[in-house]
Amino acid sequence: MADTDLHIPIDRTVGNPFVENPRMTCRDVFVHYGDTCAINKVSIDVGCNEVLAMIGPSGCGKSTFLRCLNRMNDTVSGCRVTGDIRLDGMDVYDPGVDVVPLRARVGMVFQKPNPFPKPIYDNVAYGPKIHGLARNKTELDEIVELSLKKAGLWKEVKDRLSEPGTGLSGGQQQRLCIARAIAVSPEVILMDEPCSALDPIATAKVEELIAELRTQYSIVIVTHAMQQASRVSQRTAYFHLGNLVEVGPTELIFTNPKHRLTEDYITGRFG
Ligand SMILES: Nc1ncnc2c1ncn2[C@@H]1O[C@H](COP(=O)(O)OP(=O)(O)OP(=O)(O)O)[C@@H](O)[C@H]1O
Repeated sequence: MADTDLHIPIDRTVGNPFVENPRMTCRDVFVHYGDTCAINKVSIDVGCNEVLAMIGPSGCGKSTFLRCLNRMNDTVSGCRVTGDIRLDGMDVYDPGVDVVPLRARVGMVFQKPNPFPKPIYDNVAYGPKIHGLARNKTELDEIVELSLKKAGLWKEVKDRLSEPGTGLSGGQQQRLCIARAIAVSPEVILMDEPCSALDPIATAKVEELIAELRTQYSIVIVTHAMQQASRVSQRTAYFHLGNLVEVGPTELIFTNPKHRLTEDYITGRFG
């Protein structure tokens, strides 16, 4: 870490935050809660078929930034987002954009598994139904089966599809939530600490799943577990006090960070 620079300002991103052929582009994004600035002029791309990990100390703005990507912050009172965020070139914040299909294209998996208190089948079928993705019951059945297969859950639940999703184990519930996100054919899946409520075995399964899902989707994952970031992601972005301090290939961020703040965080000096 000899070339770590102590003098780089915190609000200038170290590393190249942009990629060729991005799925999403974010430019000069600010987020305020009332008068408080939670995200300070962040620019970054989300590539196709990549897992982008967002790390940083508690309160640095990771979740806030993640929620900008599918306008989940719209529902937070006092939250104001400015800047330019695009999905395949479409301005996500254009007043003409309907957030319901947007949130299907940019799906979200939360920290705590949150299946609907309904049968496993209905949990997965609900989205395709409301988005009109199946013309009949056979097509709906196919989507449900395929989504559960992609989420690595089919074998465990195929004989109990009519049982409540809430009756599954925590890890199974999280994979059910991933199946629910997949069922509406997303392009991007946002994951906000998806394993923090899971035991190590369930965590390993979800991490394996993330690696498989990358072949078809772009994934942005917020995690406090740095080993998880290094296991699952190709690029890592380090946030500090609302600033995107450093971004780069995951291996480099963890072995040769350029910014002192990144180095302090990954070596456990704070955070
Ligand atoms: N609904 C809200 N109203 C006001 N301030 C908020 C709200 N949500 C977040 N904040 C503030 O915005 C800043 C960023 O919070 P955020 O939850 O995005 O950080 P984080 O990096 O995801 O934290 P953690 O790792 O603890 O989840 C913090 O100062 C937080 O207090």
